[in-house]
Amino acid sequence: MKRNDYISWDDYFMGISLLSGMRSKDPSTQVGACIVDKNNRIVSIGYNGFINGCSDEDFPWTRDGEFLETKYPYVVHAEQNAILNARGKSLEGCSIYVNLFPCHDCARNIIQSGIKKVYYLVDKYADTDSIKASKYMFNKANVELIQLKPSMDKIEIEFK
Ligand SMILES: Nc1ccn([C@H]2C[C@H](O)[C@@H](COP(=O)(O)O)O2)c(=O)n1
Ligand SMILES: [Zn+2]
Repeated sequence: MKRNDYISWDDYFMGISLLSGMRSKDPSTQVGACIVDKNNRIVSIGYNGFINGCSDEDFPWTRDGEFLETKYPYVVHAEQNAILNARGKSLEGCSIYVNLFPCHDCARNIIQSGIKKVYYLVDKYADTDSIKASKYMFNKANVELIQLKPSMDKIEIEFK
């Protein structure tokens, strides 16, 4: 008889996003993204981090202060890394699972890539203009937004 306590596709893909986000070195917000096609095949994964081929030590993780001395001009967002890690594969009709609601810049890239559904967990910057612009664009572009309510609080993984 088959097991009944297997995880759903949604929890699986969001779990993979969260696991991917655990690779992030950002001390305040770790974001992971997982892009999935219509056949539930994972097309690409990403997390927020600094640009490839450079030492992380050359960039700051600071949030406050002079813009150029903060992380903001340098960090590549999880969604953008996931899109770029697909290396030009078609993302038409795909879904993206991301633990944090996409900012306006990621929203533009998500829409342009052909992704049609965004599954997210938290929307902690909902009051910002970036997120308002993001929702406006998603709405105009008919991209479906789905706040996932996972069927469990945590998934435990044991290495043994
Ligand atoms: N949709 C998003 C939004 C933000 N990020 C990244 C960019 C930063 O590394 C971090 C946000 O930092 P905070 O301002 O909360 O200290 O999350 C992303 O990857 N995707
Ligand atoms: Zn973003």
